[in-house]
Amino acid sequence: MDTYTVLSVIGEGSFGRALLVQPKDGSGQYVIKEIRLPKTQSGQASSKKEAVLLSRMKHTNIVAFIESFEADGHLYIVMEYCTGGDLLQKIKRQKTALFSVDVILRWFAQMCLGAKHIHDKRVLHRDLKSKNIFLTDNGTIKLGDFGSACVLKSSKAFAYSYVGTPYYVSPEIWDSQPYNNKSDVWSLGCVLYELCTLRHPFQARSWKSLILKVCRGAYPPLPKHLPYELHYLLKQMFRTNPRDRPSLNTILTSHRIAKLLQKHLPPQQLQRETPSRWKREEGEKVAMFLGQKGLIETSSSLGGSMQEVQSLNEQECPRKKWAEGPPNTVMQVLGNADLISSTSMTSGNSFDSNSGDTLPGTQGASPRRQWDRGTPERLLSVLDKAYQSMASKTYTVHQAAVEHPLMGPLSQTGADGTDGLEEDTDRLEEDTVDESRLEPRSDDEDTDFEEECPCDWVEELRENGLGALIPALSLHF
Ligand SMILES: Nc1ncnc2c1ncn2[C@@H]1O[C@H](COP(=O)(O)OP(=O)(O)OP(=O)(O)O)[C@@H](O)[C@H]1O
Repeated sequence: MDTYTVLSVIGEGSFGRALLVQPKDGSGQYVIKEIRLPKTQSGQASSKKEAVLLSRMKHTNIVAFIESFEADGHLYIVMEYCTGGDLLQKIKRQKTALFSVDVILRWFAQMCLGAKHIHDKRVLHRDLKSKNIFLTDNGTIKLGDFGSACVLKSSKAFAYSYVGTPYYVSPEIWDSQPYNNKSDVWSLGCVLYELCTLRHPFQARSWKSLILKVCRGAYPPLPKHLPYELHYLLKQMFRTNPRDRPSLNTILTSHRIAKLLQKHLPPQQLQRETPSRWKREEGEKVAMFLGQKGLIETSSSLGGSMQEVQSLNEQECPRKKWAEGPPNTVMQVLGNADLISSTSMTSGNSFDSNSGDTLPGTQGASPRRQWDRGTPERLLSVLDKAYQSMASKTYTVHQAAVEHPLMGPLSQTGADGTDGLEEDTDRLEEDTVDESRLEPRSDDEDTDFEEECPCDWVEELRENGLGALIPALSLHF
């Protein structure tokens, strides 16, 4: 830190602080993320992951990594300073004045390029949201905050251990299905919707209602003046089955929106990028930092083709198949509104998932029911406990949490009917532009990838207790 002068503290996250700095021997300004290093080795590796992954990303639309170092029990990540601030600030500053179509397309095209670069590197960002997308002075979009990102062993790996920002979390995550590249696509869809409407696509006053809306993919329609291609794209990005969502590559190259997006890209960014693969040195570097030798064994040291790697992984861990239609677990379980409202959500009483009993204090509890599968009930129970913690800590949820735990920075105020799924779907029906034209087409050439590592993140949160849950949630809100 001796080589930098701290100019100001620009923000504080759950990890530590973000500082605006200037090198003592030079000019320019940078942001330093100061992260308290946990005591355990695994905790340290996990903190360092952000620096390692950011350092691997070299793209115009990703915040540039400068260097990282450790001092006094902290990890310091020095990165490019995005003078234009984040997109959430921009959106909020608009108040009610919508962005022009040109601006929306220009920013969104760059987001897709940045995110595609991440996916090409076999990395999932896992926390794409307007607060983590920055702008430079000259209007260039930069994706940042790799604190939740994860690196994949192969193109067919699964990611289970994810807790994202509720507004941006895809149906499969609520359904405890693996995180995959299409989950990032969903989150980018949420950002695109925010650019188009200055609102979150899915907002609600209760977890139950939010999750239901997400799992049904039910969002209020876009303003009619927006081009048909944007309506169509969003509809596809919000397909509840991730396989039906287009990949970023498809969006940029062969989707109906592709031409419009390309028109809005700077000429030098129009060149088609060749997908990058793991290089052995890169794999070794990441593995060294993370202490995970296996990472390079399946990725580069085999020296085999991607097909070989894939088939290897399929033998070790058969690839999960998505069911047709919307995520069934959450739909089944949340369909039972009484149970949820009388246990975890509305009454403030909690439900003991081990015994299946409603805990003392329950008023007018409905008869005990069995869950088909445990996870959503456990999730709701965990989230229920998280309410109070969020009220004092979490950025988006916190401030309004006392009255409306799920009011975010872009939530409408007053009686907005955010809890009424029916209202939204009605609006959707009456207002949507030519529904039949928005039906998905087949994207045979499209790609999916997920991460293996079958750990149960709800269980992880539960086992770690509320102490671990609070930072985990705070980190991402
Ligand atoms: N490279 C950057 N350029 C400009 N501003 C940045 C940059 N990185 C972060 N910021 C700003 O610094 C503040 C802290 O950001 P950071 O992502 O580190 O934490 P956070 O998102 O607020 O918290 P958390 O990571 O816990 O969700 C935010 O206001 C963010 O907009």
